Amino acid sequence: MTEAGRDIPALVRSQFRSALPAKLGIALSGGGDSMALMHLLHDCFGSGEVQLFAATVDHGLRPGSADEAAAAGAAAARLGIPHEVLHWTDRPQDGNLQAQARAARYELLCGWARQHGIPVLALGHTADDQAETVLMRMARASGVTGLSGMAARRTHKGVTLLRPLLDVTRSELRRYLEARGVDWAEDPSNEDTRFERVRVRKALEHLAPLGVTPEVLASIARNMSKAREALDWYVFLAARDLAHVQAGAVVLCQRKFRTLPVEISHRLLVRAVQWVSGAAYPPRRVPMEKAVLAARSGSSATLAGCRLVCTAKQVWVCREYNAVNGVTALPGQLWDGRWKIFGGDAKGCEVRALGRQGLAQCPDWRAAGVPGPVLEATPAVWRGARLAAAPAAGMANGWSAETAGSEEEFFASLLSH
Ligand SMILES: Nc1ncnc2c1ncn2[C@@H]1O[C@H](COP(=O)(O)OP(=O)(O)OP(=O)(O)O)[C@@H](O)[C@H]1O
Repeated sequence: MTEAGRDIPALVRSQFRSALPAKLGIALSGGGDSMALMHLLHDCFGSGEVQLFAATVDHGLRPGSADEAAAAGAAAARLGIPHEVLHWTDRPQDGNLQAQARAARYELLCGWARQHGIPVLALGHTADDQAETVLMRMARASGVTGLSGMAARRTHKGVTLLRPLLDVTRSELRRYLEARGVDWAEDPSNEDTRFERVRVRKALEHLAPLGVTPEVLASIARNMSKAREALDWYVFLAARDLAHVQAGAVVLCQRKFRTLPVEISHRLLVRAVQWVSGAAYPPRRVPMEKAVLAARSGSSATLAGCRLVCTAKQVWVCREYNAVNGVTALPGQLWDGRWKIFGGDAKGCEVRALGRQGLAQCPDWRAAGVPGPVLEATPAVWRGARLAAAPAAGMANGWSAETAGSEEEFFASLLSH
């Protein structure tokens, strides 16, 4: 990229909306990007307008990682920024270590931010990272959402993750650090071609002469991000028109659903499935496409821990009984991550899915107007093997069942991804 001489601190400052957070966290790996991020934020807010805090995750995967984390801490101390090292202690024995380390890093950093009342956490992803992400997603034939790259701002478990450097290139940041005489550590894995991202970075050098530059790829991400915002808006309008939430399920009017543009119906169904299952990531594209076809044609399907139950006029997106069979909680606790069942005599009781056998013991279940398979995956109160209550299926016996998220929250979630 060629934006030599830009005022980088001003560019970073412009990423913050007028309401500045009182406290701002910095995810400081010790590498050049996040080191530059820390200095830039110090330039912008060091006068005390915003209190800065930094944290480094020591994954303990490399000899010397503790020293690197300590060096990052020393760099923060030189700017007067409080710093903490977070340790990854529950390392698994197998699986994709990189992916697990990444997930653990976000958990640790967000946990640290919440613990210190820090609402916003800044990450050092650059325009080059964005370009690499777009290229990797092109290789996976991603749609509009994937090609819109990393979001400049998103919420993760109550913390806003902010990427103020997404429009700034790595070389601009290196120049900025060099001009200030600041040192940084090079991560040796940046040269390790076993990693897809490193191979993509090298491939980009060959694509640049063809005009497929990081700048172009980052601008594709920006364009796609606008398209995605527009699509989300129409999904929201469609949902308002044809969906409601009942018995913990998202209920769609089948006649209206099948006349939606395929992309809108696809997106709406993805969000409904995520809402019902609580999954952080959307289901895979191919099973999802099959499910959309099923819902549009009025046939039933299962996917990603959910079931699509089609009635004469509606498509119910509900939990799949097999996904919650075996999930238990005490009354008053969260069941399946979203249901709360309370109100009755809790002594000796346990919350489990109603199931087919439980449903057979609820004489009035049809009065609720909810299909049987939907009710089977709702919570019920059991005293041993005996059914004590099934509020969603018309057998309340003094108990109530509520989902943590309301219908309004479902609609709001359609705009907040
Ligand atoms: N060990 C760490 N401790 C604290 N922050 C880190 C650490 N590693 C990475 N980060 C933060 O994440 C940013 C991006 O780094 P990197 O690309 O290595 O992480 P990533 O999370 O794997 O990225 P992606 O989200 O693209 O997979 C860094 O600039 C830094 O802000």
